[in-house]
Amino acid sequence: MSEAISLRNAAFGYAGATRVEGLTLDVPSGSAVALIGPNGSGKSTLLRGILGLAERTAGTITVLGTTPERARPRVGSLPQADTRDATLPITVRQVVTMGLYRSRGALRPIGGGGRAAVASALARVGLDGFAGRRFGELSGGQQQRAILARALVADPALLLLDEPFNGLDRENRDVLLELVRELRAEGRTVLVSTHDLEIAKEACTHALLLASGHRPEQPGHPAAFGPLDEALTLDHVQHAFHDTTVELDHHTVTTTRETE
Ligand SMILES: Nc1ncnc2c1ncn2[C@@H]1O[C@H](COP(=O)(O)OP(=O)(O)OP(=O)(O)O)[C@@H](O)[C@H]1O
Repeated sequence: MSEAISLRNAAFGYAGATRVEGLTLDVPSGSAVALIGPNGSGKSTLLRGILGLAERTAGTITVLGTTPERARPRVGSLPQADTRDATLPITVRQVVTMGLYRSRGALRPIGGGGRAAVASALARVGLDGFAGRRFGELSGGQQQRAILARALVADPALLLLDEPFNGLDRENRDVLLELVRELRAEGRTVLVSTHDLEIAKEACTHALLLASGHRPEQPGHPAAFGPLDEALTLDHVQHAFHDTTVELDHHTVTTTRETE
């Protein structure tokens, strides 16, 4: 299979209301795609649509050769940090083990193989020795890495990372950047939403730019998709961030409308 994800005029949204539309593209297997666009352009909604968690309101989608629902056990995801509940009294080991439930079912015992997979996922993100710690006691960057271990533990063919670099210090950012490169080198496909063009340039092969609708109630739509050099041009970035001032200062997109 040469495409990890195929979209044909696909649109996604909630309760029948489309939030991102007009998506016709093939994400090559083994590519790392930077998903870039202003707040509200539908980056998270698209990632949720690929997981089968947002509603498909038009078109078709194929993920790893099948439907999003059937593909889900082979897809690892890292949701946006603000959607997580860090107050739950659970250990880091329990958080990472949850990543195995999707492929094995919550009621089946995890077994020695599962325990080894949890240990190796934690080692991979630099959290060996943290398995017994309470998740809520970790720093933000360490929590991010634990959630990434949860996304990696079931050996996914496709990884969907929603703003994984937000709020990370330099060290955590470099660990994550290197990991994205490694995951791609292993032949996995990675989609990563980010506001940081430096990250896109350092770790990604392709870019998908989303523009928001001209009015807030209008859905977002693609402004460009392709190999990084072709898609991530100043023109395309300005189109995606259309009614805002765009600066490409130190490779970071800054717009007047951005609040984060
Ligand atoms: N669960 C939901 N139910 C209804 N509408 C939603 C839901 N989640 C997001 N939306 C709406 O969908 C639109 C797109 O939001 P989305 O979170 O996908 O954008 P985004 O590009 O990821 O933005 P950000 O950069 O702020 O994360 C917004 O108008 C948002 O209000």
